[in-house]
Amino acid sequence: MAVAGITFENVTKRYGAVVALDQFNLTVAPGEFMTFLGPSGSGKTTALNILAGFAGITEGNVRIGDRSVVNLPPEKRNVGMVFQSYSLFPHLTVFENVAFPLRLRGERGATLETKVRGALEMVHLAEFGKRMPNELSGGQRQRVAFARAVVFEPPVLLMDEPLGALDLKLREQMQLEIKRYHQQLGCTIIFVTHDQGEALTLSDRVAVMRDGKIAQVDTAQDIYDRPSTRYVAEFIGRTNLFEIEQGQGNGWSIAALGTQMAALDDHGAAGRTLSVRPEKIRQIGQGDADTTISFDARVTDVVFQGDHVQYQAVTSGGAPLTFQEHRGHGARLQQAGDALRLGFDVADAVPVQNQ
Ligand SMILES: Nc1ncnc2c1ncn2[C@@H]1O[C@H](COP(=O)(O)OP(=O)(O)OP(=O)(O)O)[C@@H](O)[C@H]1O
Repeated sequence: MAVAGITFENVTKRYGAVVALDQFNLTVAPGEFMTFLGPSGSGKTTALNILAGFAGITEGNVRIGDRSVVNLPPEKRNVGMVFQSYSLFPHLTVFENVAFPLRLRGERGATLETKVRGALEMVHLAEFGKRMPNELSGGQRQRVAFARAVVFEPPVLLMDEPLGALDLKLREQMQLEIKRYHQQLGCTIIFVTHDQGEALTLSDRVAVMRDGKIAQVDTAQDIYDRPSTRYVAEFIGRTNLFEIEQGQGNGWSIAALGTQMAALDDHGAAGRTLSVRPEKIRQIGQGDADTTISFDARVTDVVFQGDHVQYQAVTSGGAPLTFQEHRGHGARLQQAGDALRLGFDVADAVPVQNQ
């Protein structure tokens, strides 16, 4: 199998007056696991449909490998697909469903049988070959769909919310299967999900989408730790956003915290906001000198979440904020009404553009 990369070049897709993709640009490296994450209507499915050949484009170009695919019918693109809407053939057995793409490609006999069995074993359905789709649970059907998508070892695999209908345990199991499959075969995967945890777990890179464009594309860790805009910071995980203003000299002030901070080393243009993740805010004790920014706050709500506790608080400047504490041995929970001195390291405050 020749692994192929994918390129979207200035792709615009209009449905009448609706612009589903707007000058969309993205390069996915051969063998990369790329996830599209974004709110409903941001264009994720449209981008996948265009790659699969189910939707045409209005402008631009799309390549798989070095070949433009804009005029290529779906069956000639050699991509595997697991779409929520792309269901099993109800009149074919599980075995024949999985065999289908191989038969299309002219395979038969012992080779076909071995490949189908291998794919069914991978999804733990080796014993289910003779069943009909309506004799399977939703999760089992989804696993058959996955086996069918990968049985011909496509160089590109497209998955649109493939695990959306599964319960948590099965979902996690399938995530591991998909990851293992990707490591074994090294195909290029584009994966669409609404589940941030899933995106951060599976992907090499995540493309955060907004209104038919990419707001940021980066490794999962950079998307979380270094969001470039307010939008991305708020979309991925929880965060606290503080407006910053140029203070006296080189300093900056954060009105919400009633505090000044020294120069923001590499960043710091006016009109920016700071993003501070809840787990980066902690209680400050006497002589906790390494923390540059500290402020007074009062706890308003306590949300117990097992291994950690999430607190809502309000600063003396009146700004709401969220912080999180891991529960150490015997650590006492804060109570609503407690007055605390909180703070964070400047290095954990990420300047984001105000958009
Ligand atoms: N066949 C169509 N005809 C008209 N408009 C469409 C069509 N398909 C998608 N759209 C519109 O294009 C935009 C992008 O839709 P798309 O399905 O790509 O979003 P999405 O990010 O996949 O959303 P979701 O997370 O809800 O699946 C939306 O405004 C949608 O209403």
